[in-house]
Amino acid sequence: MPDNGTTDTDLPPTIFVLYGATGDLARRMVLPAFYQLAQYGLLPKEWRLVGNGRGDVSHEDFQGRVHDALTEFGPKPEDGPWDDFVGNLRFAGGGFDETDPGSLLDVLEETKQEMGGDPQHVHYLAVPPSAFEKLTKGLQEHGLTDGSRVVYEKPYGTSPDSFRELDELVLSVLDEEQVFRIDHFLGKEGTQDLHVLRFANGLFEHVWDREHVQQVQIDVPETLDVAQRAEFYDATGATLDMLVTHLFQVAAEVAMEPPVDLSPESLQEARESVLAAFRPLAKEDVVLGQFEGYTDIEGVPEDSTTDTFVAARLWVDTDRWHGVPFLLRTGKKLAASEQKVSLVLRKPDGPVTHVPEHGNVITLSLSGAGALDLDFVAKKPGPVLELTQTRTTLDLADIDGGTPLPPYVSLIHDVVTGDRSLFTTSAGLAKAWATVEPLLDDRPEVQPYAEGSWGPSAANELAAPCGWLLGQTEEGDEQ
Ligand SMILES: NC(=O)C1=CN([C@@H]2O[C@H](COP(=O)(O)OP(=O)(O)OC[C@H]3O[C@@H](n4cnc5c(N)ncnc54)[C@H](OP(=O)(O)O)[C@@H]3O)[C@@H](O)[C@H]2O)C=CC1
Ligand SMILES: O=C1O[C@H](COP(=O)(O)O)[C@@H](O)[C@H](O)[C@H]1O
Repeated sequence: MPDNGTTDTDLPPTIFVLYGATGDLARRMVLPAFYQLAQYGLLPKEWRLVGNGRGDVSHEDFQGRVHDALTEFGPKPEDGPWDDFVGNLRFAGGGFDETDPGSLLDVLEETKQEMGGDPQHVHYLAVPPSAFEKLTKGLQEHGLTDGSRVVYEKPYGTSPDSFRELDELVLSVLDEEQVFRIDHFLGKEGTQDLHVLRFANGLFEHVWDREHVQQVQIDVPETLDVAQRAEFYDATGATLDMLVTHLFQVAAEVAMEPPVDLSPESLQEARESVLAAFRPLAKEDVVLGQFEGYTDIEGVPEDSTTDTFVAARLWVDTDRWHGVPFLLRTGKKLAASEQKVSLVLRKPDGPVTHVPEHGNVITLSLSGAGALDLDFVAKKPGPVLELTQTRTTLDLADIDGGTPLPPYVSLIHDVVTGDRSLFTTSAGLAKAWATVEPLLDDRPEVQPYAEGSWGPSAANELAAPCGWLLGQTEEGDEQ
């Protein structure tokens, strides 16, 4: 990692255009990620960031807003190269679409003159999915597509049909190599370690199949509310916001066949191929929920049936995983915030008869810098032969010499360097949408659940006989 405040001189001069620069994602994640890239010296030597929005904001106002965003969401301006950083920030207001480019073209021309040469352009669409189409058409109409890279936030489409329409439009305007569809769960350190831990260690690789694994759990409960983004959330819901996006991608990371090597192309190909083996979700394999009080939130219609919880039993029809349930669960206002990927191992046949149900589990936690937990059964030290269930934890942040990067830092750096391994492809997303399509066509009834609970009790039946690892007492009862 270069020293604080230096720059990566090998990267080409780049203009980043951040559409939606005044929004929630930009303030909380994307702008702080740019500052961290500057801190780590991972930005090109010559770069500018042009924020775009529908309002008129001066360059100076935008610079002030970025300062505020960093103060609130860190790293703090004073902890990094703020004086150099701020000089690279511009704003182009008046919106942007095919009929009216606002002031963007003028600001881009001025910026290009300032920088000299022919900088590469990265267009980052940090806007709601409903705005993807008009911005894409705008890029084409105003001649901004040649040689540029375009980053689309998730969800890429809001239904199988709108995915197909968007995909057709995008691929009529851009080559697939220019398109970077972000799923930030793929950029988490923990997720990236899934394939390294597995393929570099016999301890894991040799048990990574149906013969040894009883079930896989990908469990992402959140205590988070949605009141701050009610309009967006009510139009999206847990199935689109989290299941067809983050949880499916993580499931594909777990389920994939060994790639030829760990090159970006091979990893992407392996992950996306296995999505084709996801069996379309059957109604009886899904539980939808809505927390009590959701429809009282301002901006949510009182008859809304949006799901704030989804649990699904997914089947992966490959030789490796045939018959092993992948249990996926996520929801808002639940009892805890966790991001766990667990492989529950089958009990070994042999002389030890009372191995507990969850005695042998490999778990990767995706939160923060990530952590690996191994649950196993050992002899309780002492004079008698007494078995005990125990856990050892490795925090990935503690690995010597490591510098864990937040997902947006890692993924924006990959866009600049052109590394596509952690981005989704058009073909892969088509398979993800095909898996969820029957559920969207014929939804199970949305069941109420209490705030601070683990969701509707019907979700427990999906995980039987073993049960969910999270939210269980020692005796195996739900808390
Ligand atoms: N917020 C989060 O935690 C996460 C969000 N995402 C994704 O990021 C994207 C943006 O989310 P978020 O920032 O929360 O959303 P916001 O609702 O905050 O929208 C972002 C900005 O987009 C602009 N915008 C809104 N509607 C339109 C429109 N119809 N046409 C053009 N511009 C518009 C607005 O800027 P202005 O008024 O200045 O034009 C707004 O500030 C979404 O696709 C979301 O799924 C992904 C991961 C996490
Ligand atoms: O994309 C999203 O992710 C967040 C959870 O991600 P994290 O990295 O912040 O833990 C989720 O809360 C949000 O609803 C969703 O849009």
